Amino acid sequence: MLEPDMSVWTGRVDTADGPTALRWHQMVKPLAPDAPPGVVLIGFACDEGVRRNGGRVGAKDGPRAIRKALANLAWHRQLPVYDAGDVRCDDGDMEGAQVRLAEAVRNAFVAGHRPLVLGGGHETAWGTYQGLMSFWSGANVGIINVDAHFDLRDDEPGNSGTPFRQMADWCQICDRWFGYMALGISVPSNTRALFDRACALEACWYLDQSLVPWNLDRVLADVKAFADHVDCLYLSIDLDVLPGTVMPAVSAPAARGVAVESVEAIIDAVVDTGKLFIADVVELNPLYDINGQGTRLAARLVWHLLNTGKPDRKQP
Ligand SMILES: N=CN[C@@H](CCC(=O)O)C(=O)O
Ligand SMILES: [Mn+2]
Ligand SMILES: [Mn+2]
Repeated sequence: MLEPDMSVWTGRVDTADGPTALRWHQMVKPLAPDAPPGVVLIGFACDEGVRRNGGRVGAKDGPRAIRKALANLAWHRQLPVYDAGDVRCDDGDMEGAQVRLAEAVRNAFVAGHRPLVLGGGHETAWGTYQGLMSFWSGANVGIINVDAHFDLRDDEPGNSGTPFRQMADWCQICDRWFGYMALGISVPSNTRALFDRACALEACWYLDQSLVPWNLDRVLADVKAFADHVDCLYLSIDLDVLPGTVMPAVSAPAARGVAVESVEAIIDAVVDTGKLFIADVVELNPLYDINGQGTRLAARLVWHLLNTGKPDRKQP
């Protein structure tokens, strides 16, 4: 079992406001055997995928930075959140680290929890997926990748640009359906070869420029239709889908990107299906952050993922 470093979970204590004035650092517990069902945070502290992909390294510090930014956020959940600690990749053995991540994911499922993985570069996803498929082996899985990039590269060995091609290869070997929807694709950031591969794999996708608020209804209807065909959804959020102005803390910041409100609406639609079994949030690189804003936004999206459905209150 991994060992969480609970010293990151610190923050403000609002004693005067009573027992409901809680923040995450007061509620997140280390994962323990026999803990009641909840969400398990698993970090993947790995730079190797981005390094192999020729990107800007630093994503190994993403999991800790996201936890620190989550720590002071207000707690509004009913069900628990646990910290399982980080899978580390300090020796360049990325494939070994991905197997260890898969084991941590599987263990979380076996114990009755829902894993939420914090990357790491997008090579995180290949570990997440192996863990998911080792537990839900009979399930028809739909993959929704919110990303500026297809990450269907053919490179060997794998890197942060190959995880969904690795999943597609695995599905082909196992004679399984590869259900892949990519949301936020930037045409200038993906070569014709990648579009052709996505076509050949019968993937569906929406471009960054299509994910504008006034066009979202038809996109979200398509997300729902995709979900109708599957038993279980895996949501992978690559933070470089956001505009680089609000998310500079990634290896490849987006010149255009998809607005935060559209990403939140996608998250809401995915959660609403009731079929979301696992998610990962990847590519945060605190080295390139500006005033901590990208890290705060990453934490806010994680928070949103675990706090959907909070209504407004109209005046009476
Ligand atoms: N995680 C994936 N990253 C992109 C990187 C693109 C870039 O560095 O410009 C990819 O491989 O396509
Ligand atoms: Mn990606
Ligand atoms: Mn990307």
